[in-house]
Amino acid sequence: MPDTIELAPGLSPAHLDVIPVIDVGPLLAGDMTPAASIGEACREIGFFYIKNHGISQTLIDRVYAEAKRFFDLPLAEKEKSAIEQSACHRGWFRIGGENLDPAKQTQTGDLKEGFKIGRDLPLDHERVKAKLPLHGPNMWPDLPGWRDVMQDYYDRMVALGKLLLSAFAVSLGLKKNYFEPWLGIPMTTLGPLHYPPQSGRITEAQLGAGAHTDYGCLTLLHQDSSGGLQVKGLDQRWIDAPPIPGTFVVNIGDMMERWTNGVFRSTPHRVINVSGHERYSLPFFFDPDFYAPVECLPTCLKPGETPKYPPTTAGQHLLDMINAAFKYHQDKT
Ligand SMILES: O=C(O)CCC(=O)C(=O)O
Ligand SMILES: [Fe+2]
Repeated sequence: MPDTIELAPGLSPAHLDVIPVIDVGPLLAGDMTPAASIGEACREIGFFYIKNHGISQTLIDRVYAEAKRFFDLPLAEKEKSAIEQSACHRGWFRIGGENLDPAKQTQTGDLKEGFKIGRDLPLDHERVKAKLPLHGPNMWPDLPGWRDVMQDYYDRMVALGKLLLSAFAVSLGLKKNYFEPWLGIPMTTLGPLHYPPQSGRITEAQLGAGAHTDYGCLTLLHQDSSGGLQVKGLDQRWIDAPPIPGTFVVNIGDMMERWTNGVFRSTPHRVINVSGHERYSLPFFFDPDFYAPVECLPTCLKPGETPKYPPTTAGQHLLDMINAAFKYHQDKT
């Protein structure tokens, strides 16, 4: 029987001591100084906030408005963009469609719905013609202006993700552009989410987002003012990662933990929406090219040590992870 969630008690209020806010303004100007504090956060808690990131609040507000416009549509209208119809994991997934903690959430998936927007490749692109998994066109709902706003945000977030990856490289003692050869056609995904409010007795058998680690390299998350994101601290206690105006929450995913041989930490987190109202968030998942080899980086192996994980590729790693969380995808493959 899953434990009832302890909401406030047990949560450490001292989140800012462990989840730092890092000013990335210098990075945008080509100064890599913030790489040191970024690297430190990635090695310790695996989470940090970034400020002065260059993405305008006006654009972020528009993305929320468009996400809400979609989620507010009648079910029959949302079904037209259902993810089950996509050959490449794009479009709308209903409440329960993703299960980020199948071990605890045995009866139902996460209490959230979402929409996956990836790299929009035409049907005549060579990778799409070759039926490479996770490559293809987006599902765009029939809402005027929706696509333009989402695409604009998507493109800017790709650039910001690349910048953070260059800071990761520097902090790992690699050349600033080390990851660039593996960013040819990066598998980046914007996935707006909508969480209905949850009340009553809340257990780990269903949360807004069950406890999980992210699959990929790094996640850049914008959350609205509802709160509800929690991160597992080094002492195994859940701590709040509250929304801080003007920031994104950034975290390391499993692929980066694997690539760095465990030097960077992919940290468990979860979402419980007890705000009493709808919660919206905008995770942006940054993953490299499908063919990127994910094997211990040259600077992440101490003398005498052997790599902790066998080599894989970014594409294979993501497919394994998506299959674990999306039942429709398991049925398909
Ligand atoms: O909605 C959030 O705040 C976090 C979502 C999340 O962790 C995820 O989708 O991986
Ligand atoms: Fe996550």
